[in-house]
Amino acid sequence: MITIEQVSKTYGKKEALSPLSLTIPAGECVALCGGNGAGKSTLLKALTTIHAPTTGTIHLNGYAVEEATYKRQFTYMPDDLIFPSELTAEENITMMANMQGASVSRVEEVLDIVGLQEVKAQKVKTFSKGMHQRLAFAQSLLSDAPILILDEPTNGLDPYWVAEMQKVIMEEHAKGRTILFTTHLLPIVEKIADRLVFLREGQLFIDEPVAPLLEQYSSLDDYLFEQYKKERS
Ligand SMILES: Nc1ncnc2c1ncn2[C@@H]1O[C@H](COP(=O)(O)OP(=O)(O)OP(=O)(O)O)[C@@H](O)[C@H]1O
Repeated sequence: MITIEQVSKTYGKKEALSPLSLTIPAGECVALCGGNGAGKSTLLKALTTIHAPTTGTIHLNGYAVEEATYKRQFTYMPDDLIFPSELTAEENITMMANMQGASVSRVEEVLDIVGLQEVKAQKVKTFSKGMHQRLAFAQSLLSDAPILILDEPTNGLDPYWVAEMQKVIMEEHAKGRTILFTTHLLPIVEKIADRLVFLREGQLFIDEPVAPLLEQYSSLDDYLFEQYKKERS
């Protein structure tokens, strides 16, 4: 369970996130959407302790940020992960497995899941953007922490790997993990998310379960378009 209470973030004079409260029950898969600069990554950075929020509190499965157990509750795929480029894919993932206390056997499993087994001996500097992205996803699968936080996991992937990554996220969801991911692609939200949370200029604009919306609208695009229209009228 993720409990966010009145969390805000100000960078200098810029309020990237206005006070926001959100509760995500255990086992829910939530898509965090919004335009460029809406505050999605800022919220994920607060959740993952990369940036301290300016105000508010966050609990993961009841643990506060200050507690050592907080960090064991989640695994995270940032949107800007930089791997040591002179190391191979396998060396990178092994190093991260050691840091996270994951088993060595898991290294080969996650490389398999993201389709990098055959190129695991290649240095990361030879990787394409999509391969790099799959490696970042692989490291987030090393630990079986109950909460999976993914920042734009399908960014830069070709259609085959977008579909594969959706399958993996759905499998993790089926195992009962709580998932919070950001995306700009609403068809992905339609396919895999239980709930759509949409930020606009640092504020909560929409927070709705996906299935009832899809009974009412032919797509989430149509739904969002209508919300914007309503606001303007
Ligand atoms: N380290 C920082 N210092 C100053 N401003 C920042 C910093 N990080 C983000 N911002 C600003 O905060 C706002 C929210 O940024 P954030 O990265 O959270 O948006 P986002 O919704 O993830 O956008 P995108 O879809 O483009 O990734 C933006 O106006 C951005 O310029």
